Amino acid sequence: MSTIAQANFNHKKYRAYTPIKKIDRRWPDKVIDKAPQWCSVDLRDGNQALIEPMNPSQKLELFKLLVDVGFKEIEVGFPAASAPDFDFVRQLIEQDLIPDDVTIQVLTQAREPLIKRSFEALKGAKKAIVHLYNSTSTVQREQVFKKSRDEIKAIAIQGAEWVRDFSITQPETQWSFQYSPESFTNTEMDYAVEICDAVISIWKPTPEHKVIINLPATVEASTPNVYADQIEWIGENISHRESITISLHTHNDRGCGVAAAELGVMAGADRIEGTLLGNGERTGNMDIVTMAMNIYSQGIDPQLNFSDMDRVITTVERCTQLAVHPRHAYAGELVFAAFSGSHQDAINKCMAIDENKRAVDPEAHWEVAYLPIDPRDLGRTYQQVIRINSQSGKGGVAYVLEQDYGVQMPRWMQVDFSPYVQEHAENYESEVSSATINNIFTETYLAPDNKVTIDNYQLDRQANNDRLQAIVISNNTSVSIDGQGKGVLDAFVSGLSGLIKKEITLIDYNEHALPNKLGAENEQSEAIAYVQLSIMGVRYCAAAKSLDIVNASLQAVLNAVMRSGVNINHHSTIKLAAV
Ligand SMILES: CC(=O)SCCNC(=O)CCNC(=O)[C@H](O)C(C)(C)COP(=O)(O)OP(=O)(O)OC[C@H]1O[C@@H](n2cnc3c(N)ncnc32)[C@H](O)[C@@H]1OP(=O)(O)O
Ligand SMILES: CC(C)C(=O)C(=O)O
Repeated sequence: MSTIAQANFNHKKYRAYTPIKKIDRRWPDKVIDKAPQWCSVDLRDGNQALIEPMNPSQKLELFKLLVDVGFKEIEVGFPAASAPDFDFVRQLIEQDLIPDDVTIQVLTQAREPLIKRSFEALKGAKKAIVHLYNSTSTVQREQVFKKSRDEIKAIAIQGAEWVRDFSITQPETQWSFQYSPESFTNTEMDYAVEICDAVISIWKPTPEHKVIINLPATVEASTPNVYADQIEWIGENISHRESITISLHTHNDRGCGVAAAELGVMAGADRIEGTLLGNGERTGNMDIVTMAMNIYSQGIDPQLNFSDMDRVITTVERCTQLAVHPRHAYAGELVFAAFSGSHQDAINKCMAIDENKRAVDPEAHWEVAYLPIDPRDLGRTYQQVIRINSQSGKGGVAYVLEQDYGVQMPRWMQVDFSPYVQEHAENYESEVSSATINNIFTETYLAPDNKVTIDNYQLDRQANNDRLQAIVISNNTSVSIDGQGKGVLDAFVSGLSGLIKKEITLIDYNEHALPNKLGAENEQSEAIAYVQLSIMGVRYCAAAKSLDIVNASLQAVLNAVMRSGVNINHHSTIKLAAV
């Protein structure tokens, strides 16, 4: 039993939505195999939900974005409602800002002065969709309009007649008509069909010149499967289906606006209305970015191009003054970021395979764990994918160092290094930037305390036995090291071992060239060497960089010895002159 007071939180106030009884549903077996006809309602439904509706320059900026991403139908406003909306439609037409393949749409109530004003706004448009609506739900009929079913139907019929009649007076425009039984999902289905049929009988569509019947989930009231049943049922029962474009307009009150639209398309809808990133009344309209990208991720052309997602985000944010959530599907700053170690590890491994596959076949199928699509498709970089905090593991840390600094730590060193980054993340309770990771790497392996440096060395190569004589500088003192072994490192390790009188074994060794610094293509590149030594049974890793690979290797060995805490001067048998 909850200890929170129950005063207003009482579910008994609500009743369950009654689904339609449909036992012959076919939509669950369908898949979406092509993009629907898209219509953006950002400039109308999105705009009418803003604290501060868009000003003309914001509307124009958003209109241009909508055109650029590929919308062919754009609801540009409710011109009879306000001067800014009216003026914006006029501006688009008078300044010839509407591309020939784009049709603008305006919304109007079924009231003669508003319809008249809407046609005035559209004067001179090459083509336009006039979108007529009236509310049809029981609540609206009974409580808002206080009218019977027949009286509400009469409003729609009258509205349709006015739209038809005004259109005849402006024959220079190629007209299309759209009707929405607003609050459709709270309307009895037989009545929704009855009222749509009445409007259709006035507009007399043909297969060549269709009418759009838009079926809004004005307020989302049920699970998406129920909406899909309703759409399939309407498709089966509406008159002149072949002359009708069935359009959906879902909202997100239950958080399923996209899902409802998707199932609705499976149920036979042809067209989708929505907004970029889901702005709109209350919890918003369905998000066209998400639905289009869902389609894209199935290998289907969504007919909208979101490759410059950052432009979409910044434009929408600027125009709506609403921030995009960092976890917004496909668009948010964090949606391709992986902080957790096992995710990073899997992404790293899959991306390496993907890179090889793609070198052979640029259209190879994307199969990367945790990344439903390639972030680069939306203009995101791999750097934004792997981010480090206390949840991260060795793979992620290694990935960041490699991407940003060209450091390709061998696996044994990744294992050794990861706890240092982890400790930092835990101490600072924050994300660790790649610069900080590089600093930790440098301090830990490249520049240990009491740094001892190679001054010079001389190598005498014999068949199976090298002799190495090196001078190292420690605490301003030169120390001589002399050793023999199979190869340079073996000889150096044996010399050092003799000097400090401790058993040293070389466990692991790796080296590679580092990439040149940006803009320094002609310079000789540095090498980096990584070593793991066992000193009296305890393992120490270290690394070193140098233009000379032998120097880098010897220095890496010295750094590892220094990390063990040995003071080389104390063991020096031959102290040369102080330098
Ligand atoms: C779900 C949706 O998003 S629908 C679109 C909603 N968008 C908007 O409303 C934004 C723009 N609207 C407006 O600015 C205003 O509503 C205007 C300018 C269009 C009209 O304003 P007003 O005339 O002052 O009245 P208001 O909006 O309050 O209208 C309500 C009246 O219109 C009637 N009405 C409402 N919708 C419709 C409709 N679709 N068709 C016919 N009559 C309607 C109501 O019954 C009410 O009538 P009453 O005055 O006799 O009671
Ligand atoms: C006018 C209609 C389509 C609408 O905006 C809604 O029902 O949400």
